[in-house]
Amino acid sequence: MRLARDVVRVRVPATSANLGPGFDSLGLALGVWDEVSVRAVAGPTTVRVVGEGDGALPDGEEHLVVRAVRLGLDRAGAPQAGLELVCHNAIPHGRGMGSSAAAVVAGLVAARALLAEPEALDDDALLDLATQLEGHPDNAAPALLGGATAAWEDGAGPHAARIPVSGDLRPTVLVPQAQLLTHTARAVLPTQVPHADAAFNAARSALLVLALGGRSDLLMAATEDRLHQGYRADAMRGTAEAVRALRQAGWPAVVSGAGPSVLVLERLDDATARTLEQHGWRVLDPGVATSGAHLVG
Ligand SMILES: Nc1ncnc2c1ncn2[C@@H]1O[C@H](COP(=O)(O)OP(=O)(O)OP(=O)(O)O)[C@@H](O)[C@H]1O
Ligand SMILES: N[C@@H](CCO)C(=O)O
Repeated sequence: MRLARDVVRVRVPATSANLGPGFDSLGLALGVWDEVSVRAVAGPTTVRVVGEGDGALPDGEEHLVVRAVRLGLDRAGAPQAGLELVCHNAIPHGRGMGSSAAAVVAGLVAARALLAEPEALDDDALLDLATQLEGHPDNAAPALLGGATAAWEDGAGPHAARIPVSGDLRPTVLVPQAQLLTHTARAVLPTQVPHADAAFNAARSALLVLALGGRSDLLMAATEDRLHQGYRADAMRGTAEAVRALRQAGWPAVVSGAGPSVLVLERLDDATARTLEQHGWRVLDPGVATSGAHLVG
């Protein structure tokens, strides 16, 4: 396998995982985009970051996008090269908006586009490699496919399917100042949960598929969760309190991914949004990204 192109440019969307009950399975692509250009060069690897992560990320082989490109090239049996990366990042890091999955998926899609035979890395292979780096497929699936997705794993690896989403769905994301890394938020989860709680979430996940497709009357019931949010509340007190207050006021609010952002599966009214901004939240109205990662230029 040889490289056929010197330079490729990829756009990849933010994602919100779990959506309440669908822990490690459900995800939604959001209209906030990172853009990464990758050039194969003879010299050493360099990385320039503009926007989120500027000055805080590795600038060489340890950078997550570089690691993902290398994983993709290795899987395809292609030669490695020096890489010159320019990353224009808009997705906030460590906030539950899928920044790490976006970096991984951008690198894998770039690797595929560099290949003389891109079919060597189909979407299943990309999801498999992304899940190796991420540990779970629920952000990578919507970052790759766009829209809402259900992801699951079996002996053959991870899989994902699109969930139909009503054109009326207008998510709001509330982003706090503080970061919380996913591995910290996963460390507080129990290894076992009560059977009744698993049954509770199974019913809500099924309802959520209906609600996303247009049954907005089901959104409140469909976004209840007993598998992760309660266990994580002490690690993100402000988030837990915002979710509680919004739900009490009738908004279908959940923790976005591993937090600490809040996802509301409706557009907040201006007065509520202003109040939240006064309390330090950045209020985003990103829309649903109906397409996933793609090449530009
Ligand atoms: N665009 C990027 N380029 C390089 N590294 C990144 C990028 N985005 C995220 N990372 C790495 O991933 C870390 C954040 O990943 P983490 O999984 O903790 O949060 P998240 O992906 O933003 O949230 P979540 O998985 O809950 O949606 C950053 O601290 C950084 O090390
Ligand atoms: N399902 C994951 C999403 C964050 O990457 C979690 O909640 O830990």
